[in-house]
Amino acid sequence: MTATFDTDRMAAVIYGSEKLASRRREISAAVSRIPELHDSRPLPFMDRLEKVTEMTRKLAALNKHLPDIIDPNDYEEGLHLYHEVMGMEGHPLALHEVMFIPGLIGQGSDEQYEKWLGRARRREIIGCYAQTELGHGSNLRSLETTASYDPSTREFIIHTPQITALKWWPGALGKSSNYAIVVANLIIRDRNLGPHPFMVQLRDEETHRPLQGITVGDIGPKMAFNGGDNGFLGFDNYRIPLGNLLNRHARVEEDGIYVKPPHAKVGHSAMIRVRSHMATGQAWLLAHSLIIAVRYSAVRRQGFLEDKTREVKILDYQTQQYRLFPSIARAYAFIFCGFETIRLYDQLILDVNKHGNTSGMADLHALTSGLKSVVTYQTGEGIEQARMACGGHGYSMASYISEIYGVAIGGCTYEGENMVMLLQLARYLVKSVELIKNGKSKELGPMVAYLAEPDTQEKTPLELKDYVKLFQMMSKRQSWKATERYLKLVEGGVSRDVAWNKTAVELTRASRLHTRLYIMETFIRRVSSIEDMNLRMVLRDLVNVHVNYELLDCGIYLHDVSLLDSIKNQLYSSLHSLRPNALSLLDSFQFSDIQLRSVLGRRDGHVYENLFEWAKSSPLNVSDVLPSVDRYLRPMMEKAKL
Ligand SMILES: CCCCCCCCCCCCCCCCCCCCCCCC(=O)SCCNC(=O)CCNC(=O)[C@H](O)C(C)(C)COP(=O)(O)OP(=O)(O)OC[C@H]1O[C@@H](n2cnc3c(N)ncnc32)[C@H](O)[C@@H]1OP(=O)(O)O
Ligand SMILES: Cc1cc2nc3c(=O)[nH]c(=O)nc-3n(C[C@H](O)[C@H](O)[C@H](O)COP(=O)(O)OP(=O)(O)OC[C@H]3O[C@@H](n4cnc5c(N)ncnc54)[C@H](O)[C@@H]3O)c2cc1C
Repeated sequence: MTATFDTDRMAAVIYGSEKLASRRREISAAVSRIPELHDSRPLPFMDRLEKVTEMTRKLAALNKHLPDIIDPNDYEEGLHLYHEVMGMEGHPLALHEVMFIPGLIGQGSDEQYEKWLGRARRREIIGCYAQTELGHGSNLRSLETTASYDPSTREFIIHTPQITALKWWPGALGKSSNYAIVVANLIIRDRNLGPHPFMVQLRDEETHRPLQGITVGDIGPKMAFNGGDNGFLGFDNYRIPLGNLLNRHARVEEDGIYVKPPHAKVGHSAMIRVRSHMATGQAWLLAHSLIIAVRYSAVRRQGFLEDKTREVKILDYQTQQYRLFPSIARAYAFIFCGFETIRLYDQLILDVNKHGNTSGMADLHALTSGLKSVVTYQTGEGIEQARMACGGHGYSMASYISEIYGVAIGGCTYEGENMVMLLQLARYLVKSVELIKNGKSKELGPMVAYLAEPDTQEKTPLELKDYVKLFQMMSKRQSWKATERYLKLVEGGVSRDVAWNKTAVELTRASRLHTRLYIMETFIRRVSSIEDMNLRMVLRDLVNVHVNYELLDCGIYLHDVSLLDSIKNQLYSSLHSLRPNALSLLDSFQFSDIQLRSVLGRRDGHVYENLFEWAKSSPLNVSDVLPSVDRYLRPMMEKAKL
């Protein structure tokens, strides 16, 4: 089946501009011509140490070739180049670029930029972001690492009071980084002023050995990211100069006077940044798994439909389409939301750093908390469906889908455990409902204004705005229901914290609905703004899949469930309409074979030949008889014969 649109043009929509889309193609082509930048053999055949070594080798090679391939100041180009060469299994610079440099930019003063930013950008030093501890990750107020100010030497003493206070999990901490932004409780004259970010040198710049007072190492293998070295870190009364408190927002004077920041949570900017970027990052992972599954489904033939002389492509089964197409729609929807949250973050950081204006923080915190949770969860669901859609071959590492899954679902945990973050958004929703109850609807932000709308009759949706209305109604009802349940408990004398906990499941439901509504609205808005009518029509088909699927999936929140039958029919017909364009919608992401690392999902479609070649290259096939057979299996069989 041929697609009705041009994938290069769609790539420009996905990546935000024709220039970037075409630069991505050029960068992929450049990488394909430099063997030093390719995996030296398939990553699934490597053990952990080989993977870490391979990633480090490629990173050094990349550093060498980078200025010939991209503009070193262009982050988007850099990101693509990294993804192409380094893949997704982790590497020594992963956190350096993602949190260390942005953390320094967000929290450091101009003098601190002078001291460290240039060095970090030139990679004279490598850094990470060390916040989570063995005993606490979610509840930052219970972090135990201390940074006590000693005015006599104008130093902070960083200390790990007990085992639970060891930093645990930071990416690239274990073996690669020689610096870290360490989040520790600032203590001045025995007063705990809460977590603050400090620049800390961990290793000698010449020998790379840990400095005295520092204990650092790797935390061992993980579900994924095994090319990376997530680490542990402890401090034994380790001294750093006063100037190492990142002090753009909060300051300590030499005599120990504390100058507090303009907003208590302004120190969380590195986290907000990653959360703002997660929707696009996860969309990209989802699209990876989907292109593998859809390409394979367009090659694999199994069973018969009308034509009894030739087996059918499995992509023609309605169940296969139902399994895959709603996730294609979500991948696009996440990309478009992601653009919006990145833009909002960039604006916020400008407002905070240039004008000291923190008024946008609460809104962005609520929005990104919900979005990272919903997007990572649905991405995990979508990738797992993609795996199953490939039958047995999906279970093989040759598909690479299990690796993509492991990487993606890390996002359900890092940057705030999903339930915890849904509950952060719920605080915002409850406050909004309380405003309405107190007659202050005018104070509501635009994203929650619908919470004040009156209920109307549920009608079969015909136009997109009808879907949005229905979704708003469901979301509003759930936010009100959860708030009223919570308030009733409080009014009945239950403490606020306990009442909150007794309402928590309902609250997370409200947050999910609110976020799904936001995703739907952003998707519709973006597609409606596309000028190329041809592309807009295709994306309109995708939106149809999305709105019908989302509504059905949330059908339990409707009062009149009889609507669901007509929505089901519209969904089935929209799946059918999407079939001719499904593969090209994914080809439009323009992932190269190098980047995909999937034998099953290669562009050439020679699935069976490629699988056979891959299996033959397994280290187990180097000899016909393994030493373990000689040693254990043959003696066991021989013994049984006696
Ligand atoms: C040369 C060219 C090169 C180009 C570069 C190329 C780039 C190459 C890049 C390479 C790419 C490599 C890709 C690799 C991909 C790897 C990805 C992996 C990344 C993994 C990163 C993971 C890092 C981490 O996980 S870091 C640790 C994260 N930790 C958390 O998220 C902890 C979660 N907990 C919290 O955030 C908080 O504790 C929270 C929010 C739960 C509660 O906060 P807190 O306890 O402080 O607040 P409360 O006192 O409960 O609440 C008071 C009040 O404040 C509100 N609030 C809380 N936080 C915020 C906030 N941030 N902003 C605004 N308001 C906030 C809260 O809601 C309360 O409000 P109320 O009004 O009172 O309700
Ligand atoms: C791949 C990966 C990379 C990471 N990289 C970094 C890094 O670079 N730097 C860094 O500092 N950290 C990093 N982390 C750590 C990560 O940020 C934390 O693991 C994460 O914030 C979750 O915290 P936790 O482990 O304390 O989970 P916990 O909070 O212990 O969660 C366990 C369970 O308790 C529940 N729970 C906890 N609190 C509440 C509550 N208040 N209400 C309801 N339920 C609750 C959670 O929902 C969850 O079900 C990384 C983690 C991973 C997996």
